[in-house]
Amino acid sequence: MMAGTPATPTSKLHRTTCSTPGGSRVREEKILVTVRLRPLNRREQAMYDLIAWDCLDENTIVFKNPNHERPANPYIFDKVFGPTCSTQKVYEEGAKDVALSALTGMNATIFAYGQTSSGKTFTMRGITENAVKDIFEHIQKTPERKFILKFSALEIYNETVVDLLKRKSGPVRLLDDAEKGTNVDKLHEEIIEDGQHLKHLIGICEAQRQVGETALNDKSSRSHQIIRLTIESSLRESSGSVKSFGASLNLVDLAGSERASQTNADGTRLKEGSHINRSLLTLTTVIRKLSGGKRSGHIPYRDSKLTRILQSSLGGNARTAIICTVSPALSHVEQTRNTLSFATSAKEVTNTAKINMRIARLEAELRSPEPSALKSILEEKDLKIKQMERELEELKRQRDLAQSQLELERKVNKVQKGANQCGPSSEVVRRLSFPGENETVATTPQSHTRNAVRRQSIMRRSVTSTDPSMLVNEIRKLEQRQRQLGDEANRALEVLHKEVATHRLGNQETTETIAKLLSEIKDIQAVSSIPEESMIGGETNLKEEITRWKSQAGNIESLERKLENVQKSIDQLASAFATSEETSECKTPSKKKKLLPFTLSNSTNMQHLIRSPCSPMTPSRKVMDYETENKVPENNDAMPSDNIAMSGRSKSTPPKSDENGTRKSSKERSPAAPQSSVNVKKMQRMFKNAAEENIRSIRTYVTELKERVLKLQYQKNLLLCQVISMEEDKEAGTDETDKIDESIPLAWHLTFEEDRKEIVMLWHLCHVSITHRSQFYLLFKGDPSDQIYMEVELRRLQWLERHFSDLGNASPALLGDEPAGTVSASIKALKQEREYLAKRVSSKLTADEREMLYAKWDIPPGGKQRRLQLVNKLWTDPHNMQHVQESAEIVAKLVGFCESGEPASKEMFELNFACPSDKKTWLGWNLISNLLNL
Ligand SMILES: Nc1ncnc2c1ncn2[C@@H]1O[C@H](COP(=O)(O)OP(=O)(O)OP(=O)(O)O)[C@@H](O)[C@H]1O
Repeated sequence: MMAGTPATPTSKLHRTTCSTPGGSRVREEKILVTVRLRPLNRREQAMYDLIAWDCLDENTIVFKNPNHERPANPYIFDKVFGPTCSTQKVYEEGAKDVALSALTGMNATIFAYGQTSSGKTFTMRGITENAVKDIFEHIQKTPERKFILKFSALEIYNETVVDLLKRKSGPVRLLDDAEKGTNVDKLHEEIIEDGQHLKHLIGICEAQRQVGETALNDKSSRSHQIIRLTIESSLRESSGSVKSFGASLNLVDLAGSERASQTNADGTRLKEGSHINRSLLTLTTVIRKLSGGKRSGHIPYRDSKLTRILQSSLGGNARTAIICTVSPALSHVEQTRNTLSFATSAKEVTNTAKINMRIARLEAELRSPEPSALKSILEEKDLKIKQMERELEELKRQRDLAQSQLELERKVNKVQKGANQCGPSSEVVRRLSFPGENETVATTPQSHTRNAVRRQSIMRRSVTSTDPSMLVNEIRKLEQRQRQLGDEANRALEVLHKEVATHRLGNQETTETIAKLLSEIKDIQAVSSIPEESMIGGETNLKEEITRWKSQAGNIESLERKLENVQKSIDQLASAFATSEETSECKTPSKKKKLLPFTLSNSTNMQHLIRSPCSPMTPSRKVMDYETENKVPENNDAMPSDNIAMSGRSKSTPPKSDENGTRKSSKERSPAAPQSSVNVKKMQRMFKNAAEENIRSIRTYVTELKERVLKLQYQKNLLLCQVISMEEDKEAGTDETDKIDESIPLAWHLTFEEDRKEIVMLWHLCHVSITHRSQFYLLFKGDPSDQIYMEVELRRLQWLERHFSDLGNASPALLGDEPAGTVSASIKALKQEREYLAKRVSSKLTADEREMLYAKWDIPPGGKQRRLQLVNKLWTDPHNMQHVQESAEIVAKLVGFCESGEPASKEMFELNFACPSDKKTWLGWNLISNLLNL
């Protein structure tokens, strides 16, 4: 048994921390090695596996010898984390110090090593999340330094290195550099704008990474993943000792070592497994040799791509922390021992990390100025000056913009003040705001102002419509809509009333619910009918209109409340029905019929209800189903309608006379019974289905009514704000009002452009369907009536972005096995959509059009999959509005929006104000995709 040697942080080697002549500081230290023991997983628990390991203290783990013959030797590490330990603690004590050295110019690497399913990915996700948070906090707290963060990521899959940000560009090569070691050729690097951007990139890598199911792990990582953050920082002001650092932080999630016998691997998985094991074996050999302390001997870094890339982190210029993850299960004891043995070797490896001071090179060059070096320094300075000039320009532009926005806000505030006094009730505001809407989403002052301006854009819209007669017209239109809604509701409620009234009495509870429902329906009929004469005023007197309208305000709110009550009663009825059905299962068929809440007698009414103009059911097919389902078969002698009557009314209805008028007892009729009882059962099933379906359709209908009432409510309130601010302005009649009128059309136009840009950016960040983007983009071009659609789209997207970032923030443990699943699902869906659109390139574009587009979009002739290449380039640059416009036009052609010649309806972009987070899973923009059969 290999026993570990004590290696607490204090005993850790800090042999020298000295300054080199060039000014770089050197830190020689051993690799920080920790062990994390996870809890038994579901699989292990199901197999009644035993816990084979004990964490004796914060540094010691020991095998629990089941035979208790003799105590096993303990393994001692820098830290040992038990099964209940949080990832936060693992980060604080096992990675933070090393990770943050990248901020001070020292390369750092954190990696997780362990057998498959031991928790490497689980741990590295949390480590990355925490490190990112701390890095941004540090940057914020260090304003005297300027930081540039770059992100790149790769995976090594079956010994092939792939760029995770540019998977499409194929395998990347490794280049050897005498000074810097192994470099990954042309690895795509993105400059990080902020924490959200970084999370977004990490999400992309997760979605792109090779993952597969094995017998030990449903989501086993089949590749080694390296996320690299390059951090450059320099002092903002020149001082005596100008320092410029540059270092990388590597976050490495290795694939897990595995045994084919345990993972039941074959085919692809077996091949992956053997590559994984081979590269891990090289890693183990490198570590073992390094731990021997003889650096002079041959270290086989070059035997695998993993060790080539990580060379500087293994005994080189980097601070390194290794978190070894292990399973506690007895069935994995051998694998756990291997991991602990690897960990024991690793803690003996010494690294020599240096602070990478960029300026040191410059200073050296200045001390011995060669003409060429001097020239390059001057060029660099020139570039810097130009860049600063550009920044200055940009700052000036931003200042001007902020000033004009401030001016605008000042003017708009006045309008808003009036609107706030008599504006939407707090109840309405509550309903219309998404949760967390008031939280600051964007943190820059500019975006903050932009958001504020956007929130006021609805108000502004009111000020642009200065013609009172137009406003009165708008009020009338809405009232008309409200009246229609009331009429529709009344018609349907009448049907519903009849439906419920014809019900044959069931148990006590059902009877009571039905009576309550009937009275509720009556109640609604009273409030929802708005007398026509009160709707149409003669003169266009705004004040009168408002007073009249305000007096009606209660109507719609109470309609909504009452609809809610009806819905509750229906639900109650449905559950009572279900219970009575269950309890009657064992009773005679005749009793069963009695409990049905709706009878067949009303099938015509049901059709009426289903066909009502705002019913959510699709018209013809559903009605047909009802017709056939509910009809008594005509030519079936074995199942006369009497049988139904008999089964349904045996207690309450006297037996029917025969042809001669004589009454027959059930006994007399018994010869037909055996055959008919089968049919009776069948009929009862049909009744049951029909009744259930009826309840469902009524419930759906009521839900829809509620939604429509809500929308109407919203529109009414918008208009009310408009009218009120209009009136106020008129009363004030000051010069200021005139000034507002002059400036607003321009502001509205600007707001639209701003909103549109933000929507385009959010589409990009949230991986929204490009068909949806194209249709929306082409449909909403800045007409004032587009404002409400823009507002809704923005809200949805802002919610979605927050939702995605919340997923990113949430602890994976809270989310189960699939953190950030939705982000990856969106990326995957988008990928599939692009593939689908690529298939349409040949049929929807002529050969000439295709060639023209290939030339324009830089698709090389003779290249592979040119159609897909083209589609993959669409909607990829949210900053370039020309690119956006052209992308939308191409997608429109591929999907065929423009074929019918009719412009698409704006209504298809539903104005749904329901909060997306209320729904369990929000299906995003399914509506559009469905329409296009995507
Ligand atoms: N410390 C822990 N606490 C709770 N659950 C954990 C812990 N560690 C891992 N798990 C769970 O165990 C499962 C396997 O973890 P994970 O995928 O991280 O293993 P892995 O070592 O990366 O596997 P592979 O090498 O096959 O990719 C996951 O469902 C994960 O949520």
